Amino acid sequence: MLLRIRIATDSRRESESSAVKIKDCLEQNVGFRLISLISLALNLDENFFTKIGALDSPVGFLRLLHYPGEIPESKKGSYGASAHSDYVMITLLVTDGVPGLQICREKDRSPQLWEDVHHVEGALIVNIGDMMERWTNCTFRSTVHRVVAVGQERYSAAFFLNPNYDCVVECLESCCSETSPPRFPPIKSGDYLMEQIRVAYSR
Ligand SMILES: O=C(O)CCC(=O)C(=O)O
Ligand SMILES: [Fe+2]
Repeated sequence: MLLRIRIATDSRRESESSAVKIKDCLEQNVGFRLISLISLALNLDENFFTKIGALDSPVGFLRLLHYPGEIPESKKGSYGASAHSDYVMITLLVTDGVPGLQICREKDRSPQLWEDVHHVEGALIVNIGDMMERWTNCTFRSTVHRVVAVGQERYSAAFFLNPNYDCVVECLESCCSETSPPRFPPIKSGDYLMEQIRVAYSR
């Protein structure tokens, strides 16, 4: 199981440093190791997702982000990234330590409560994605997050890990019962991603 990435960086050191940190993580198979831990937490074999073939040809996307520090008066109060959850299995996120990232623990609650994600030097931020939420029938909820503008330039790098496009994401047996039936129909990972991207770009 090998994931190859080549990082095309721009000339900005901060951006490069976040990207290099993510690359180090990937070289140490951090994403797959986290998925093994999630499997164990679900009382599954630690290689469950490998054994079902979900990671035969995993699909990764790397997003390098730059949030400008200066915000025009007309855009004050606007977000660097509006509230969303990632479509994926899991996301690995490295930031340059500038604040702005917030999470909402209880996404179904109204009004939503937002908490700052404090920077921990050397630590990686891991988001559970929507596909993992579907697989686990909401045992693992996907993390709703946003980035608010804090008037400081900010760099981050996000690596999105997905199963093979032809992998069927369906409720795990251990995550449903008569009283808790599957909440989502089975769907191929590639179809799910394409649909989410289509919806996002048609807004
Ligand atoms: O920049 C960040 O800290 C978060 C980025 C993010 O949520 C995303 O790219 O999906
Ligand atoms: Fe995100």
